[in-house]
Amino acid sequence: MNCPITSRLCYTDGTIYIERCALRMAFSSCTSAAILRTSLTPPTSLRRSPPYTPPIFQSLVANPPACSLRLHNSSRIGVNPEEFHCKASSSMAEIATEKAKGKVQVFDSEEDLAVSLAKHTADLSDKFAKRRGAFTVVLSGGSLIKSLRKLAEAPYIDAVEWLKWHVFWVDERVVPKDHEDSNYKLAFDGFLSKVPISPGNVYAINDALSAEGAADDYETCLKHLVKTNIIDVSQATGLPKFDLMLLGMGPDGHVASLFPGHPLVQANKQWVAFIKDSPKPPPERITFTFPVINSSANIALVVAGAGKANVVNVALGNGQSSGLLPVQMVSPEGELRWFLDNGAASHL
Ligand SMILES: O=C(O)[C@H](O)[C@@H](O)[C@H](O)[C@H](O)COP(=O)(O)O
Repeated sequence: MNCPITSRLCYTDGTIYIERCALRMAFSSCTSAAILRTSLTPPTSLRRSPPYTPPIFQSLVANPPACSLRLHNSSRIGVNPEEFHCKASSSMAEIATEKAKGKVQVFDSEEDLAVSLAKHTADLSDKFAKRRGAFTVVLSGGSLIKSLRKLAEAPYIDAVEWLKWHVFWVDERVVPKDHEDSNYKLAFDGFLSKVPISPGNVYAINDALSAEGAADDYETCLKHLVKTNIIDVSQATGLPKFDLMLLGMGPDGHVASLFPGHPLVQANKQWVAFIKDSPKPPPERITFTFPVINSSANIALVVAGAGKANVVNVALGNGQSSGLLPVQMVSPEGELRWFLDNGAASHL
């Protein structure tokens, strides 16, 4: 029996049901298919985990800036005629760093950051949709989703080939999809519901499974999509090579659900791992491991707010920490680009 990984949608009374084949089974058979029901109508009583207060990195040392700042108007970026044209009204500073640290852009405000992030994402969507007929995008949770809001506005809402998009999560909390802590729900409410992406191309975790089961299931899903050429594969590592991975960063330097000092940071056997003791609530999550993250064609690290300035200075400036932070391990096969606002860059 043919068992496509893409979901089937049924619209009934304003509720969308997503039916997805259970991904742990062999793809040649659908007999044990589990039906996941995703109600897009939030329930009346929603639970939320207590806010996350990361450990303060007292060992972070603030040093004077080591980087040279070059100010120019952001409308100069993207001179490739194939790229979307979007005028940004304010200035943006580009920081020169070692090549391995990536391209660093600092914006006057989070608003300007969001404008530039939309343009960058739309440019890559255009490039990969033309080149591969698909654009694979990986989302994080947190404030990143809000920073994607400009994609749901003109010109991108009409210009982007949304039907080519395939959306994944670099990490997800193991909670029902309609739970306030769900990264799926966050992305759906704040972004995915506002753009015409095919719901069948949105790869949420199976929230009926345990953390271990959900990680295993998600990895099986990725393997199938690599096999069917939806997800590209890295020639260097043989691992999935996502077209764009959009990462946020916590104030302790974590990315995805890879936390400082946690053994999962070193995980290299599995593509998708589970964690049951996440220091940031909720404790149970699944996460891509670094080998997969770093096989990406493009990574955008999106960081806003002065609360993250110390860690940004560790990653990009002269700040120091007692150990290597997860954010310092982000090193994609392709391009790494930082999107910072003034607050996040204030110690550089
Ligand atoms: O599910 C999660 O918790 C996230 O994926 C996590 O890695 C997030 O991206 C960072 O904690 C940054 O979050 P903020 O931007 O909200 O600080």
